[in-house]
Amino acid sequence: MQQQEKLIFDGRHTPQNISSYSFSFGAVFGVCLAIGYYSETFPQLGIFFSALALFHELEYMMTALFKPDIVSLDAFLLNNGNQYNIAHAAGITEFLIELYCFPTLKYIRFIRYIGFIIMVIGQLVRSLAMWYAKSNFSHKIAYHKRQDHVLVTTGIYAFMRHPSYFGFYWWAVGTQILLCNPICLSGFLYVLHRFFKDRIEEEEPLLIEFFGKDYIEYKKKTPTYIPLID
Ligand SMILES: C[S@@+](CC[C@H](N)C(=O)[O-])C[C@H]1O[C@@H](n2cnc3c(N)ncnc32)[C@H](O)[C@@H]1O
Repeated sequence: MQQQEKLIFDGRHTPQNISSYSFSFGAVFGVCLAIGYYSETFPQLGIFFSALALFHELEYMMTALFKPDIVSLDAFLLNNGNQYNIAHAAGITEFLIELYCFPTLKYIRFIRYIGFIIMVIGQLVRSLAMWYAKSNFSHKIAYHKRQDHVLVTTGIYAFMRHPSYFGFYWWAVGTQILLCNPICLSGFLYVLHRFFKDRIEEEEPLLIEFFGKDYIEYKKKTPTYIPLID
């Protein structure tokens, strides 16, 4: 009985649960996309919400695919902390205020397209990273080497270090360009840079501890392509 309760509270997921959670997120994605498609004047908000739903959906799906034994609701990455929620709330607020005060700012088609393309590239790279890293990927930094943890240097990891951070960074920057939000774009650039710089500085010494010379050699050959992080 205790064991069963533990499993429930751990949030371990059955295939049925996985498909129903994914279906619900898929439905949110579809509805947002439809709103974006049919709202001719300002489709950005619909596209933004579908991108948000798709992003979190894929985080969960990839974890369910490669780590079915530990997948839980946390894998949706919805519990990213206050900074993340405040950042997106600020983005939506800025969009709505400027839509009311300076609607022409939101009409700049060229900027919207650039934002959309950056966002799609970010999402693609993030998902490719999770795909190639498979069970070596974890949402939280690993402080101890698991026996089955191997250094991934193939696929998207052959071209860049930390592709999942690259993807997250550019996806988030892309959302603010898509929404034509100059204030939040500056804020996102600053906060994302600090966040990923600190994260990489914490992660890399551990990777050197786990994989020694192999990681040092790998690091020499692969840039991050995140601005101001070599
Ligand atoms: C959130 S994942 C991020 C992975 C990587 N930093 C990226 O952006 O694609 C964090 C975990 O991935 C592991 N990791 C990072 N790079 C790795 C690599 N090239 N091969 C294997 N594991 C890696 C770290 O040990 C850490 O626990």
